[in-house]
Amino acid sequence: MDQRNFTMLCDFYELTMANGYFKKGMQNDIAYFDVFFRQVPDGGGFAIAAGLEQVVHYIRSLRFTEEDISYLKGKGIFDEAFLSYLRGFRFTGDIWAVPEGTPVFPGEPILIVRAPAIEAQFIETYVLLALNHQSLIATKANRIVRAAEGRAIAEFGSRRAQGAEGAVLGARAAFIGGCAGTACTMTDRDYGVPATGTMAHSWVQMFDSEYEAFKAYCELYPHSATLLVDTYNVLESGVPNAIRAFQEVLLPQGITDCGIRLDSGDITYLSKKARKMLDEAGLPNCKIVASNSLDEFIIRDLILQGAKIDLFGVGERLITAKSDPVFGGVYKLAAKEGNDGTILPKIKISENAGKVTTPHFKKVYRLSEKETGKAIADLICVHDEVVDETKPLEIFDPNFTWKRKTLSDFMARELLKPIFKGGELVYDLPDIQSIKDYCRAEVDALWDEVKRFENPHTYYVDLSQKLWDIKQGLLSAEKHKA
Ligand SMILES: Nc1ncnc2c1ncn2[C@@H]1O[C@H](COP(=O)(O)OP(=O)(O)OP(=O)(O)O)[C@@H](O)[C@H]1O
Ligand SMILES: O=P(O)(O)OC[C@H]1O[C@H](OP(=O)(O)OP(=O)(O)O)[C@H](O)[C@@H]1O
Ligand SMILES: O=C(O)c1cccnc1
Repeated sequence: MDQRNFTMLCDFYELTMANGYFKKGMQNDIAYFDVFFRQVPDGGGFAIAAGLEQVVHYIRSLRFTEEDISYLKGKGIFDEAFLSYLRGFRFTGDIWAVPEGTPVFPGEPILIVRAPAIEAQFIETYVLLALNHQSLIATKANRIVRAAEGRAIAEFGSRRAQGAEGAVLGARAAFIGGCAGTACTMTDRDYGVPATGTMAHSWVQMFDSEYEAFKAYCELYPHSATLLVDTYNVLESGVPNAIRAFQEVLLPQGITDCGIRLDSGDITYLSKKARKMLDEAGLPNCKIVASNSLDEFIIRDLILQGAKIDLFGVGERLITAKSDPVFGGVYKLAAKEGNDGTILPKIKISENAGKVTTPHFKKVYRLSEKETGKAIADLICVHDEVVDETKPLEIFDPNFTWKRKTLSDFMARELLKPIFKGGELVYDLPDIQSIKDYCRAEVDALWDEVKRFENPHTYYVDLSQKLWDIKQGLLSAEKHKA
């Protein structure tokens, strides 16, 4: 388990507010915060939630060291009693979250915190950064994987990632989103994502000839030799030398599984020619790998062109989510508890209708068709509401309330799982392969219309009547106050 302490990775305002709540005697007031996002990157129809495991590690290792406290003291603005309080600071609250790998939609809570005000507010930055980063990469990876229509994607991006965490955890997220493996060795060692790879041009250049480089590699790694064939000339020398090395070293040992990698030029043209040469040389099992600034659009295009590629290596555009590199998850107060324990819903009004929050302590149901298992809509309810699958359920569009639909023969599943209860971890973190398998099954349960890249169908995220009424009530109360 990752034991690193990221307590000081907070925004300074979390400390000034904490000090303020402490001085005002509000530190034990119970607050509810929601994490949700407003837009799917790349105009996609859904996102993939990831990063919860890192949130769990963060929460469990939250503590201020003496060095942290003397640093804060040096700022000259924090109360002595507050600094002493920080010495014993731990997370004592509750957290619910959607499991990693869940397809999620704008506007719905993907993580909920209920905790004393200082604790609940303090964790904002790290919780958001962990979920935003990995959800961004898992979502991008899932697009690339879907574009490849069953062909494997290897994540190759560490060298162009934004920092070490960007590389290591980005590769973890890419696996959740559907990549088959990663070039990042640390992600294999620490998170169990299988490390895989081919070779660099420098290996070929280090030998007196391309053939010698290939032969040496086949001798060293007869069961996993993928030779990079574009250092000099793909069709004139790279592929012929690879064929010779395979025939001389591998075939006599009865090994037919091998590969070549194309890393430049017209991938369609070169892969078709190379495929023909390999087949004619008795190497039908030789896989062709392609790399070079690939993304979901180029991969889709290559497949449409009939490129003969078995596996794509994808680096910079995946690990940086280059086409739309922000996952805008936010952390908003949704309620607080009165002294008698009653939950007081809170709303944030904005000129921008999209920025008005949905108040209260909530739960989210995913509603699916009984017959097909396909997801129909998500329903956000007040925490004490229970959806009864045995009775017809009317759902409606929260913006255009006359658009209504009655569901029968549906299944309702709660998306948010308890993660922490009274500061204790109550969730068994799944292994990475289970998360990936779950993600795949959940994406399969979405209609193709939601999954297309261009103008995807907007999946319904509805409010229960009770929650809608509470939201409208608060909206009009705020209007009257103003
Ligand atoms: N048939 C194809 N259809 C669409 N895009 C392709 C095709 N073949 C290659 N590409 C993409 O075109 C882009 C440019 O590739 P190309 O190898 O011509 O240039 P390059 O990246 O400058 O080459 P090098 O890596 O040798 O410097 C890459 O993103 C590559 O993946
Ligand atoms: O293009 P990406 O999707 O990031 O895939 C990874 C790239 O990393 C390597 O390139 P290298 O660092 O050797 O530089 P190169 O671009 O000159 O090949 C590899 O040969 C790929 O081209
Ligand atoms: O293994 C490879 O082929 C590889 C790894 C990282 C980046 N580019 C290629």
